[in-house]
Amino acid sequence: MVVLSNPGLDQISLLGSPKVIACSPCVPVIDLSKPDAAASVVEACEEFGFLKVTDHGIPVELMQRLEAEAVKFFSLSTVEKERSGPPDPFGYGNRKIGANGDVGWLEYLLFAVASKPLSYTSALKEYLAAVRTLASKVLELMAEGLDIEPRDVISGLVMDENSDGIFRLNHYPPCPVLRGYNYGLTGFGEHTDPQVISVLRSNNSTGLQISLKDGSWVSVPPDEESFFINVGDSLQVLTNGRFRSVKHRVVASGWESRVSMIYFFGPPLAEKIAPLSQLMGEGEHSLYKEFTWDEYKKAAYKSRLADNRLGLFEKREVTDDQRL
Ligand SMILES: C=C1C[C@]23C[C@@]1(O)CC[C@H]2[C@@]12CC[C@H](O)[C@@](C)(C(=O)O1)[C@H]2[C@@H]3C(=O)O
Ligand SMILES: O=C(O)CCC(=O)C(=O)O
Ligand SMILES: [Fe+2]
Repeated sequence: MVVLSNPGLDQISLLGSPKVIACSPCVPVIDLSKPDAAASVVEACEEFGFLKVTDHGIPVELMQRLEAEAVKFFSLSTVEKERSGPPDPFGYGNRKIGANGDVGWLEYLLFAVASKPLSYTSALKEYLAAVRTLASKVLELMAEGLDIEPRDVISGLVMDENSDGIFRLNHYPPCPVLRGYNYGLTGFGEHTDPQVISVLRSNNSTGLQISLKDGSWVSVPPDEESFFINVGDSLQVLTNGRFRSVKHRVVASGWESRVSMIYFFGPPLAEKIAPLSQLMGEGEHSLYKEFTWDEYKKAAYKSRLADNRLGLFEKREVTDDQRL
């Protein structure tokens, strides 16, 4: 078993579990082979900012091969894992998330997806390529469901060779001290993802929770054969607030070892993030100030995990008394 270098739980918040609803029909499930998939994807992005996709065509054996490599990596000694370098911003990290004081009950490996992945294992190369194809398909379904052309208007932003993709392997170890208590330990604190979309796959352990529009938290039942898609802050802006960047977190139960792998799809650094003109109604104004992905990313990396990062870029409504 992996022992985290500083196993003290003092700084990691414990969460009482009773308020969380296990609500599997709450999470929209979209079968990508169904003719109504485009409309269902849009509905899910508007209501939840989150969806599970099935019938995606990626073999479960590929996911399991990569998962086995992740498990092998995380079972190395701390000294060996630390050879992958500290996560500033890419490398191996343990308990500390980001550079601004956030902590969680996890260890992880984070890296920028290289356009020429020379040192990747075959499982990693195949997995990243397969998930890119899946993301492209989901983003094109969004455009179809929104009835906008060209169909690659969103996918094109993140499939460019200069796009800013990040891949992350997370391991939430069991926590024996917690067993028998009705508490969950914060694995990854609540946050939204800054990118366009994130494509997540985990082993069959619980822990992921999403926040609904009314502020309540629901547990997402694990499914190792499916993928989960998060709408990120950038997609909320591209749709001028029509899609919802989903607030999510991971609460570790203490019993299971959770392994997740997430591909975050960001645009090229110089790309302007602004509502798509095809989506703007007559007289409709952007809810956000103009910014590039580079500007947003820099601001995001200065923020704490739970901060409302998009708030900094929202246009403040000018009331009548404030007008000159
Ligand atoms: C606390 C932080 C960790 C994070 C950078 C940040 O300052 C705020 C956003 C965080 C997040 C969430 C989604 C991804 O896991 C991530 C890699 C990203 O792009 O933004 C993480 C950042 C991180 O862990 O470094
Ligand atoms: O590990 C998970 O299941 C989710 C982690 C997450 O939200 C993230 O890395 O941004
Ligand atoms: Fe996330």
